[in-house]
Amino acid sequence: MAEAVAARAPLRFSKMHGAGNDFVVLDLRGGVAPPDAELCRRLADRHIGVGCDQILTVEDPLSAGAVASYRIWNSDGSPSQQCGNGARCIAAWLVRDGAAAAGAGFAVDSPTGRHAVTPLGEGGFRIDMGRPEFDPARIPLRGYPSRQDQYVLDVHDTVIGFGAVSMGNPHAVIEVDDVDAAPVETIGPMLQSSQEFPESANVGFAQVVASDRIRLRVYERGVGETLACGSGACAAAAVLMQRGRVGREVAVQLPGGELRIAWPEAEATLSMAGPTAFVFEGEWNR
Ligand SMILES: N[C@@H](CCC[C@H](N)C(=O)O)C(=O)O
Repeated sequence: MAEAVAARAPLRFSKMHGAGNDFVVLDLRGGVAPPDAELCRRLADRHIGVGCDQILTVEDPLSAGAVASYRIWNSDGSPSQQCGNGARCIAAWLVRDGAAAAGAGFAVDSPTGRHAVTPLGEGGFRIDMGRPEFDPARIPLRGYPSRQDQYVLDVHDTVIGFGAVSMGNPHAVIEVDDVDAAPVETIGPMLQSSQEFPESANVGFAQVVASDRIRLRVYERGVGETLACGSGACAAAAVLMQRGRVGREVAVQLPGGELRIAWPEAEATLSMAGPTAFVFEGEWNR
């Protein structure tokens, strides 16, 4: 009986967004069990739940000196290893909570590793997103023994050219002339379901506007098109920087806002800076 009552206790959450990519944030520090896939789907449902692209869980640190760790679940209940906009929102949540100081740098752990965080003021944060991984086996992308700037796949008689990189999670990046006219809703799911991406992929459509500016739309794994994808912005910038199509610092304009990506050189780590916002606090009657 006590268990049934506890199972129905309202779930407290913070609703946040980063450049329009929206999140339900749950505090699971102290060893609280994470939501299962079904609970994630119900929470993320925009009609009968709270509504979000991803559920983020704040958990105890995984490495010495980190303030906390976080995990990520997509709205379809699948787990991910990275979320750039989510990392900034977790940082903002930890500062508001008092676990991290607003005026100093700190570190958080993700499933991918440890990330240095720099508060920028007014809700902005810079996150060290690590080194982009281009080795196909580690993306993972099947059928290619070595890395290429451009891969070409024939998926159901549609020929698709794309770059590929892991930011902890898998990304394909397709360069387009006009991002507004990009076939996001057709090519996105097509590439995601191709057997070459055994863990699926986030599919970005990137338009180079200038050597320091990209426009980007992303069809995310486990969600569909979102207003912004932070790791997708990092992936697009990394692929286009590697090709020499843009310089080493770029603004990435997404439908929901702008992120700034810097990757000084191939051996360095890549950083992403952008906004965060608290939307509301709630209790969900599950
Ligand atoms: N929106 C995120 C990425 C979330 C995870 C992604 N859908 C995946 O499955 O890898 C971001 O800001 O990076």
